Amino acid sequence: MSSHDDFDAANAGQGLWQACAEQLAQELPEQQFNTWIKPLAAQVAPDFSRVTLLVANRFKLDWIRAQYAGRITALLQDLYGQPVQLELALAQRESVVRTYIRPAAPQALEPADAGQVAPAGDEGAFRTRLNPALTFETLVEGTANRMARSAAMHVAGSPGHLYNPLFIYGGVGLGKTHLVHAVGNRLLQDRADAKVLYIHAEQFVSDVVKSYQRRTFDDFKARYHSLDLLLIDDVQFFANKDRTQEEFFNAFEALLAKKSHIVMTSDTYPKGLANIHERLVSRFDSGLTVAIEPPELEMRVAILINKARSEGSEMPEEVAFFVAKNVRSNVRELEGALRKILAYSRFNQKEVSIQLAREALRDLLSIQNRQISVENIQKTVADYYKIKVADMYSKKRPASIARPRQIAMYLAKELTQKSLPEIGELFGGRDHTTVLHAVRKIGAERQQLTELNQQLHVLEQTLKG
Ligand SMILES: Nc1ncnc2c1ncn2[C@@H]1O[C@H](COP(=O)(O)OP(=O)(O)OP(=O)(O)O)[C@@H](O)[C@H]1O
Repeated sequence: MSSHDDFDAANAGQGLWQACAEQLAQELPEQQFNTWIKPLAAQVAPDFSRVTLLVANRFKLDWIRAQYAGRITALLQDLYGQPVQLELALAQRESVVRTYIRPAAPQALEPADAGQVAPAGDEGAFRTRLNPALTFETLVEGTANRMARSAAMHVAGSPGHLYNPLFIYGGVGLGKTHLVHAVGNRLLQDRADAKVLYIHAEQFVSDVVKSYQRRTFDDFKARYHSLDLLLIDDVQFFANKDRTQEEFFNAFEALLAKKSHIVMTSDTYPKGLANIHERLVSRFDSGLTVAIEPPELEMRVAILINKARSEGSEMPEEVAFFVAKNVRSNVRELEGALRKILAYSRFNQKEVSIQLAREALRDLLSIQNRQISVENIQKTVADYYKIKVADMYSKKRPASIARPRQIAMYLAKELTQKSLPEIGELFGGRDHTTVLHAVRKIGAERQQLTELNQQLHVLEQTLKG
């Protein structure tokens, strides 16, 4: 098979996983899909006999194995028409920890049955559940995470004092988990005897369920209440889990009373959390709440260069810029793109260049090329309302022109990644407040006016193709 065939096979393999993920997106609640399935990267054997899913950490791996592996295997087999072996591996230590899924893996276990994270005989290594690779040294700093990072460093340097609890929130794959591990690792570096625990909120839920079933609440309390530093990830998962919330509340109060530190992460700020008791929400917000934003261009470039270096490869700056300009959503996707480029370079024994990156990422780039541009929106809206495209940039203000222009601005905000000032610029250098006004006005009217709503639907469908 030529290298080209290999890559066609690789693309087809990615297609198989993509089809499977799309099906899961239909079946699962959005939050579950986004949390567990969307971040997974897949490696598919050329003959499709085996699919390896790379998972960010040990806990997620166990959870995916318990909850979703059965369904994923069944879907892959349905899609491919022959048995497919599913394998889960840790993304960062892929060669060390692998776990094979039997084709008939059970589905949807209760959290209590999800399995212990720590394998027997490895308690020492798992007691803190910290990943030693996730440190401040490997976390690139930028405007997007500067505040969160410096607050976290402060906590690691003198826990129990300022910023307790520290509440870090932000979207998927922006480095929240990395940051909390960094706090734990730094504290342990300074004080090897500190009692530190990193735990994902789902695992905490599972611990509560277990101790409830086994009536071992005293052990549970002794374990959690004795910590010096509790790092708890994704607390939005406490939603609707009353018993867990109560236990967390108790642990929280006990830890704060003895000046232990608590660092939490979530996908939203405390008041944005749904179905979590008010008394917990107000406590979450009682220390310091900081956001992590999506990384800006220069930060994405720095992350790519650093990650490539840590993999033993050099990524020229121009290539890093090319990739960073095209992969904007989050760091996890950036890492995925980097992995593809490095694999492609190794496989073809070619230096990393823009041309090579373009080839390695062609699927991703072709999706982006299909993305809707503001120019396209202006043309489509102008055609629809029978005005001239030039009126989109003109200063003319009659309602017959101003309204389609506002509609085009609204669609530009809805359907592209452009910021308000960028959109204003593309509409004849208008101010961002003009765009904001249009976006709000059309958005609100859309709720009230059926006819407008229908027109917008037609326009959206036409644009999406
Ligand atoms: N600033 C950064 N510098 C270096 N690596 C980063 C940075 N931010 C994120 N990463 C890396 O990106 C990946 C995703 O980050 P992480 O898992 O911490 O995201 P998260 O915000 O916890 O996402 P989720 O909500 O999906 O759990 C990790 O491999 C992490 O090491």
